Amino acid sequence: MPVHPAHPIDTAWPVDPVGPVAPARPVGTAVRVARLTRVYPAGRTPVTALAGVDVGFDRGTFTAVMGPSGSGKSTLLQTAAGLDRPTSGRVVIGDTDLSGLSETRLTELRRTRIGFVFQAFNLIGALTVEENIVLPLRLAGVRPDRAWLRRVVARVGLTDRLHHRPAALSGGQQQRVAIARALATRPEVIFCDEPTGALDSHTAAQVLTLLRAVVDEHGLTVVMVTHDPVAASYADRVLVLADGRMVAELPQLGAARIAEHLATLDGRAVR
Ligand SMILES: Nc1ncnc2c1ncn2[C@@H]1O[C@H](COP(=O)(O)OP(=O)(O)OP(=O)(O)O)[C@@H](O)[C@H]1O
Repeated sequence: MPVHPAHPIDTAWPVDPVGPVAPARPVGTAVRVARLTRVYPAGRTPVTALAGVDVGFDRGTFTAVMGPSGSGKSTLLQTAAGLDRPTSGRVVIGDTDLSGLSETRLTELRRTRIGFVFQAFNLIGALTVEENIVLPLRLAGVRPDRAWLRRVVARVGLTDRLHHRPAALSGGQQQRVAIARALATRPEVIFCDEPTGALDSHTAAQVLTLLRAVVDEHGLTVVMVTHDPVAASYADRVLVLADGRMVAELPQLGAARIAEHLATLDGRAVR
């Protein structure tokens, strides 16, 4: 592994302007899944969590994935992100078909081309904020792009917190560290599983505004699983799953309209 400087996010250097760098939406598809099926062999009755999902996520877009509890949202995210292998069907990230990859190549791809943000932040308590942010780069043995990292840290508002440990930060700040970590490699797509599930509504709004800005200003692609219609209203479109199938695709709507649509879903309660 190459030797990296001790402080790849050298804030003694002038911070680059944080303004838009990708004003035009990038073209192409960041992720495509085709006939995606995942069956869990649970005892005598296998559970079909995904039953042939076809969907694409264009570059520079923000998609929310919603649906009743148990409808397959997390399974879709896990398989699309290469954390879990589908039973059948394909996942293509950029132009890489994941089904042909060995476990080692898949791990490499996850570290360099995919960002993850989870409800529980998943930061490493023994590492500083800066060390957490650059961890994916270190694991992948990739040289940090200092200018990009400085911009990311400034964008998430953590420049003066780099040497703190996560325990010294608020929940919202910890989630912003997780977002910075997800952005560190300039991934092709950022998958978020309930990123605001552990936050109060004010802090959640800040995190969602940040995710929106990541898409609008940097042309990145975000796919977010959420139960919250308010969170989903920050997205460009809302995909709705039920029983492992895609049952609706809604354009950008206000939270109330999203909640109305979900309530009409076969009378199912959406948690
Ligand atoms: N490891 C597993 N083994 C067996 N069944 C599983 C496993 N993981 C998920 N399932 C089942 O697959 C189905 C889809 O689960 P999944 O977690 O994807 O749903 P979800 O929409 O994310 O649910 P929630 O909103 O409650 O988080 C559910 O019936 C669930 O019980």
